[in-house]
Amino acid sequence: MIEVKNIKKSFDGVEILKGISTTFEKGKTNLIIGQSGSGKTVFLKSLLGLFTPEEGAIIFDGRDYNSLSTKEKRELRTEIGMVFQGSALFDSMTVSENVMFPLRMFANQPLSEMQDRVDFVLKRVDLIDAHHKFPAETSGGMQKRVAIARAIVMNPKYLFCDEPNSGLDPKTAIVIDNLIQEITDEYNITTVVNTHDMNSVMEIGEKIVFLKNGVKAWEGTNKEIFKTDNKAVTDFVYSSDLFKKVREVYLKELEEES
Ligand SMILES: Nc1ncnc2c1ncn2[C@@H]1O[C@H](COP(=O)(O)OP(=O)(O)OP(=O)(O)O)[C@@H](O)[C@H]1O
Repeated sequence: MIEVKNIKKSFDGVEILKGISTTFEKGKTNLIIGQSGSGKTVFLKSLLGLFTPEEGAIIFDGRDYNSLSTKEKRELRTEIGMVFQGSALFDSMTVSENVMFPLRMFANQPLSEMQDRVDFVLKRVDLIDAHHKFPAETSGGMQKRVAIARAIVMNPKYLFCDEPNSGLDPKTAIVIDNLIQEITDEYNITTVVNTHDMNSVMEIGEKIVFLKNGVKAWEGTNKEIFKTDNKAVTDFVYSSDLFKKVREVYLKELEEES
């Protein structure tokens, strides 16, 4: 579980995160949504320790990040898997080598053990047959799966994904969403995903935090987001006619069930 308590972050005197508090539970897919510029990336980078908030606390299963020693912070970082926007694979390395990279950096294991672990995670994301390929020889969806395999190879407690669906067609986006949710559930990971994808919100949003102008404007589940009257949320999520329609159908079904 990650507890976020009143974090504030400014750049050049401009407050970007204006005191955000929330909780991300273990085994759940937590989504951060909000308009462009609302502070999602700054928030995710603050969770990752890439930005240092001026105020507030981020507590990883009882460990307050600010109170940790440098060694403890380093250890905590090895418990975090990250799927970067655009996958961020090393072009000169094969799929297998990309996935093994964190193990080589941090794991201190014999090569055979590392190779077994790489094969295990590549099988899990259904890419074992592509182990010898270079990123340029794979599709965008495969590259995301490699990035997910690399993010989980160290058996992380926490998984952060920045726009994992960007650049993917809708069908592949669903495959990636489902993979993230299955992995989160199977390995009991605390997962936080930054997304623009309303389909993800509705399909895998076990908890959704909606940011507006650096403030948490709403939080709830994907079921609750259909029912909320919060204007900031409805203006953002149901800005398209398609999603308005989806919402109407869902609410009608609920009414008929009750
Ligand atoms: N390193 C930085 N230095 C100064 N300002 C920054 C920095 N990073 C982000 N900002 C500012 O913080 C604000 C929020 O940016 P952020 O990237 O978090 O938005 P976002 O919600 O992730 O947007 P998008 O959906 O477009 O990625 C923006 O006004 C941005 O210019």
